[in-house]
Amino acid sequence: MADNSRPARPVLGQNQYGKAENRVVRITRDGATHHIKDLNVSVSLSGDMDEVHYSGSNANVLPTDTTKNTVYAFAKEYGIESAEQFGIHLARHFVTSQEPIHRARIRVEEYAWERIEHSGKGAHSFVRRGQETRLTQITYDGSTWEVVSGLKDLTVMNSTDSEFWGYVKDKYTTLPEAYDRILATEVSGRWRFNWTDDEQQTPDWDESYAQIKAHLLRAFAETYSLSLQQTLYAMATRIIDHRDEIDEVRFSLPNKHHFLVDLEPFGLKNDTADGAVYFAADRPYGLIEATVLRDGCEAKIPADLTNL
Ligand SMILES: O=c1[nH]c(=O)c2[nH]c(=O)[nH]c2[nH]1
Repeated sequence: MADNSRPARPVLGQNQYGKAENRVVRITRDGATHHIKDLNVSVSLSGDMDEVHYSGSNANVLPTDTTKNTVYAFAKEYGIESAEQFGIHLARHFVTSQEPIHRARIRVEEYAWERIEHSGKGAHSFVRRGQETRLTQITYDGSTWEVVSGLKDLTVMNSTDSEFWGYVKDKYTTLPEAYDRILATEVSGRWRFNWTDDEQQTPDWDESYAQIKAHLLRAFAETYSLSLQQTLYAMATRIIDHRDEIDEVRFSLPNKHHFLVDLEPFGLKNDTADGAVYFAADRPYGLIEATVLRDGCEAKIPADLTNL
């Protein structure tokens, strides 16, 4: 007869551990000309980690402190060629050097710096670029790689060539149809590479990033927009059409609403055609999100980009 006097031990589910947000700045000197790489690297490992949870045995646990040290040591020993290359190197190291570790996920944020032009000696002065943050996430389980890169906080605006009309109207609808409006958003995007650890086929990660950013910006600027949804699809499609290394793109686009201010009380006509004054609302905002896939490919980027 089963002994029901004590409940069965709860079972450990998905678990991972590592050191999050290792801020690493690597300077490379080329004579008086210095180069800078500024990253925020998060390491997350999983594998045979039941015992540390069940009994507290640390026999399989590579300390998170060691993972932090590895990030800094690799930055010095091997340098940082690109966020992706650095993440791949770290992921491979953790999975291949530690038997109990079966999977590594490395997330990298990269902050861009540009040179301060000046007439003095040396090239070692930088100003942080205020635009977007570059992102990558590398996952490796000993056989399969997944590289998803992207960006966040890239704010863009079209001051015309945007309309929104013909939508569903019910008793709660008050939005006036717009035939000439501002379209502004803060782009958060991710793109998944079809790279499979083939040395011959390894993309130039920095060039790929620069090209993808240029394509999405151009598509934003060149699309005459009837909705932010249509613009999103155009941006993602342009990446897939031009970049063979990408199979999947996901965007999360807040619609940064700009409302015409009512200036009638002051006897002023506030008309778009004439150059208008807007109230830039910060919230609430429409949130338009979608994945676009190369034909025949599977969606793997999570729906909620904050989970990536
Ligand atoms: O581009 C837009 N898409 C919408 O779905 C929407 N809804 C809304 O109120 N304004 C807009 N704009």
